[in-house]
Amino acid sequence: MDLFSAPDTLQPIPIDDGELSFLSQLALPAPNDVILQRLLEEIDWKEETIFVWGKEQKQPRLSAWYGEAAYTYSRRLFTPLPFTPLLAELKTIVEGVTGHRFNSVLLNCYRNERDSVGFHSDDEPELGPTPAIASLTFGTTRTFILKHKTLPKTVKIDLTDGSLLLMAGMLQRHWKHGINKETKERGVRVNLTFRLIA
Ligand SMILES: O=C(O)CCC(=O)C(=O)O
Ligand SMILES: [Fe+2]
Repeated sequence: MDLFSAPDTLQPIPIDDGELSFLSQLALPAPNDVILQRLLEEIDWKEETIFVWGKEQKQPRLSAWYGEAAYTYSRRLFTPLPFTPLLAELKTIVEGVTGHRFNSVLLNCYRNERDSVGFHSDDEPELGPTPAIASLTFGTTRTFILKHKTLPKTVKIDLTDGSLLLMAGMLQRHWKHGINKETKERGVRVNLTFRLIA
């Protein structure tokens, strides 16, 4: 893609019952691979456990929370770490491009093809009824799958290195999203979802 055809603003992705927009390469202060390495080294990655049907299980990925407000997830209260300079810089850039304000970020690290995130909606009450969630990806491309909750509709988006996806409006109310495990060998991927928690 040449410099003059690559858009530098989010482009809408047509979808029913919600708002979705995508930018294939966010303008960043350093190359994607440099930011990826810094995130892998600087972030306090944890292999969290969650309760599934009353049984404790390891999440199939590493994760970390940074931000200003505590957050509940899978019925557990998480106290975030304060933003690092890099995360604060990325937040400011993402706020500028999306026009939304954020005060927390959930980071997920998919170590290889066996890591995944189950289908869910980011619909916790503290996010409000129509949350804007900005998803920034570094590293290996994985396919982000959206499934409508009541209609037989599926949307698949390849989240490529340096891309930004904005979910907004009624999307979390009407759709679930997730990332499946794959069989083909995959390298590491880091995803940051910026959120505004009340
Ligand atoms: O890794 C992704 O692209 C999605 C992560 C996600 O859905 C979440 O953190 O809520
Ligand atoms: Fe999510």
